Amino acid sequence: MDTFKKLKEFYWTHKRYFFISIVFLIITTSITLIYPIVLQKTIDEVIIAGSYNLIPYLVIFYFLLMVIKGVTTYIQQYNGDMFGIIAMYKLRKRLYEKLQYLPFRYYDNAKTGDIMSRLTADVQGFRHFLSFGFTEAIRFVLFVGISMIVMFSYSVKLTIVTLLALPFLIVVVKKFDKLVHPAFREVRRSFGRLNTKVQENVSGIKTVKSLSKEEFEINRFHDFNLDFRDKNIFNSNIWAKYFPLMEFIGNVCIVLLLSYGGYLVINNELNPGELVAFYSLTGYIIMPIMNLGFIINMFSQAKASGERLVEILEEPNEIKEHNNPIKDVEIQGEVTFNNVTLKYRGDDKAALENISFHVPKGSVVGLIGATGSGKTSVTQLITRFYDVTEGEVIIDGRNVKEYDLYTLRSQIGFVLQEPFLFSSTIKANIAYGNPDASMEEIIDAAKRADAHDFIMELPDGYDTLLGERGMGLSGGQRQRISIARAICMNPKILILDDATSAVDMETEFSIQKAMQEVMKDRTTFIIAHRISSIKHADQIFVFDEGEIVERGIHEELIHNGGPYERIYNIQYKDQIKILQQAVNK
Ligand SMILES: Nc1ncnc2c1ncn2[C@@H]1O[C@H](COP(=O)(O)OP(=O)(O)OP(=O)(O)O)[C@@H](O)[C@H]1O
Repeated sequence: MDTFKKLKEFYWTHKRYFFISIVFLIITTSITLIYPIVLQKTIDEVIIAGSYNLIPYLVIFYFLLMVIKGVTTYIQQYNGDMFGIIAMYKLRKRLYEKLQYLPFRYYDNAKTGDIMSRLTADVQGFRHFLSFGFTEAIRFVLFVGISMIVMFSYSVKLTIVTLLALPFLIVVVKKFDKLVHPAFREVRRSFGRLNTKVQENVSGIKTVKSLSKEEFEINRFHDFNLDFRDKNIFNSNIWAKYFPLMEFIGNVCIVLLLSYGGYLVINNELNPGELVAFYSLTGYIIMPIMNLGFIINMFSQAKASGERLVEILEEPNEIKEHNNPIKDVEIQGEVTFNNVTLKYRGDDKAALENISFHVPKGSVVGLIGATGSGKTSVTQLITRFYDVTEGEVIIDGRNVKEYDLYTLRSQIGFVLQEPFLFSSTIKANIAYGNPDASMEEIIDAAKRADAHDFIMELPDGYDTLLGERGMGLSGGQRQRISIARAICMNPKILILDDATSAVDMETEFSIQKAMQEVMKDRTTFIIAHRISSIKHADQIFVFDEGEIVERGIHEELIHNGGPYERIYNIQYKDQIKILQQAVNK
């Protein structure tokens, strides 16, 4: 119940639909329950009594009842559906918003397939209960309750005899529910695994093909598919066994009713019409009891789904906005790190250990060092993708935590090693960070990123549609579009994280030349493995295991006898000699 309480704001704010649906449900159910009574009156008081002149009136009354029932059913279903659909819309909206603002730390461990299924199947499961579960539960109480009252009013003895088999039906329904619920859960889980498999396969299709693992993947998928099939067969078996049994018990009730009821009619203790009404009313009790499993199932599924939705909604966001953040200021780009330590998780080894540096505005910094030495981590602290564990990151004399997140991030341009392009036009991809950019600005950004020429060669130029993950473009072309995207934002701080690693030396050179101009008046952090990318930087930091082990400018560092000189030698000077020494070691 706690889950329903936590999600109350999504459905209870429009409870009007719920109440309208309930009122009309009561009317619809009452009309349904009037049918057997009308039938009884028709047989006993019209046909047997020979009052045939009443038949036309009864026909009209019946017809009107049906019309009213049609209208009330429509109103009830419409409002019940609206109750669930609006809640689903609001829930999905809030979940999506929450996902947009969840910190990087959440995505470090999150699985795409799992998030997708929460936003689709779980929201749907919850909605189903709101739309149908509630009303079905109320319908159950009304049908069973009112039918019993009417039946008892006709004949207490016949009611008791007819419902003798009912306890058996309840036992079977309970057993069925106990088996079918976990079986159904297994089907859902297996389906989730199947989905994740397909999603992972499509995402990694290049790796699969390049390693010729198609056959292996087909076999692996076969296992998941087989599992899904088996879980479904198991589920169907339960249905196949229990449903006829439930129906059999229901039919036993009918046999008891007809034999004992017939006996009562023969002895004039019951009217024929009452027996016919009894027959219908018994059905109104048996069917809802057989359906009880569905209602319980729907409830437990909604509860399980609701829990998974609450998990996302309550996920803490440790990147907190300042109480009174600095907004709408133009960042100048002076960056200072004071004794910064970063641990990604509490018990992890520090990714950055006591880092301090000062970068004047408009200058260029090169970050170099082995993989995993902490270069990217430095830049992620500037944008507050993560917060420092110790120390402080200062921009223009103010701690980054004092800035409004939007103000901060909208003035920092990022070009990542593996750029992500959305499946829309090239134009929209370049203008993604600055949707107000004019066509001239977009073209200018593309020209500076050395992308304009190849874009013009594409069939639709800037209007060319890109596939998922920008398929159809080479790595270097995608990279240039992402550089153009960063330029289009006109950021005060530009971060190039291994941005030219996917392009050949010649393209790198031409991009670098273009970047010289782009970097003017912007503080630029260049993370690179190639010395050629950073040798013109105003400062170079050499990282090793989370610490800055060397700093200076290129000309100094190549004679420093440290790691930078070693990298330089490998890349430029005694390349063959050093590599041979390394191999012989
Ligand atoms: N999101 C994360 N969660 C946990 N640990 C992380 C995370 N990101 C990075 N690390 C760890 O922090 C350390 C520094 O990583 P970082 O990405 O900053 O290195 P890098 O120098 O940029 O490496 P590369 O040159 O390979 O990009 C590594 O040990 C890495 O495993």
